[in-house]
Amino acid sequence: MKVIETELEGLKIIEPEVFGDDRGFFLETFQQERFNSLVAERVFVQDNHSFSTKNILRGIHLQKHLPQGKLVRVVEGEVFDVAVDLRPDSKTFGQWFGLVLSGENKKQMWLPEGFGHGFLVMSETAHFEYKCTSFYSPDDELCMAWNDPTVSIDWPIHSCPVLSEKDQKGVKLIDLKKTLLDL
Ligand SMILES: Cc1cn([C@H]2C[C@H](O)[C@@H](COP(=O)(O)OP(=O)(O)O[C@H]3O[C@H](C)C(=O)[C@H](O)[C@H]3O)O2)c(=O)[nH]c1=O
Repeated sequence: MKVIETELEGLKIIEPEVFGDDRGFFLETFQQERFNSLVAERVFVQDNHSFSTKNILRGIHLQKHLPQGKLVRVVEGEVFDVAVDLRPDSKTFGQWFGLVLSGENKKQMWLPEGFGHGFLVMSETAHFEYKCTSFYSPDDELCMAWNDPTVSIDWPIHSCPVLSEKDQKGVKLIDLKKTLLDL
């Protein structure tokens, strides 16, 4: 397993070892001891799986009081996955990092607690799976606007994405910061 640091402290890219043979391939998608020693000391309590079609954009989401660390991957298809540093005291607050995750490249991303997360589906369909370090808490969830000009995420998009009602009402970074700081 290869672990690559990013310019956002704590956010890491993971390239698992893939064992190919004439039947196909095998890889360990998660191994607690290796994760603890090479990525971060965490215990995961919930696994999620979402299925989406092309041009669907989910996010940018985070939970405020029960922040979720996330280990994300694409089982089938291709997405542009985005992490936004929403840790109020971080020197890179408001900065984003994006990466193509696909069933093909088998890459994973580790987002520590305090990051906003979202993705845009680039393939016809995508099966997205991720592990979370705390439970889903809908009343605690915040949604940042996917297209906030002060964050200016460079989505590989050529038309308006398909958004949930919730995501259509995503808030601007400046307002999200006030909420995060209880201002
Ligand atoms: C997230 C979640 C959702 N749900 C239910 C609630 C709704 O009835 C339905 C769809 O929920 P939502 O529209 O919030 O799903 P996404 O838009 O994919 O939300 C996710 O999008 C971005 C990419 C994330 O990183 C978050 O984990 C998560 O917010 O699943 C649950 O029962 N448990 C859960 O953990």
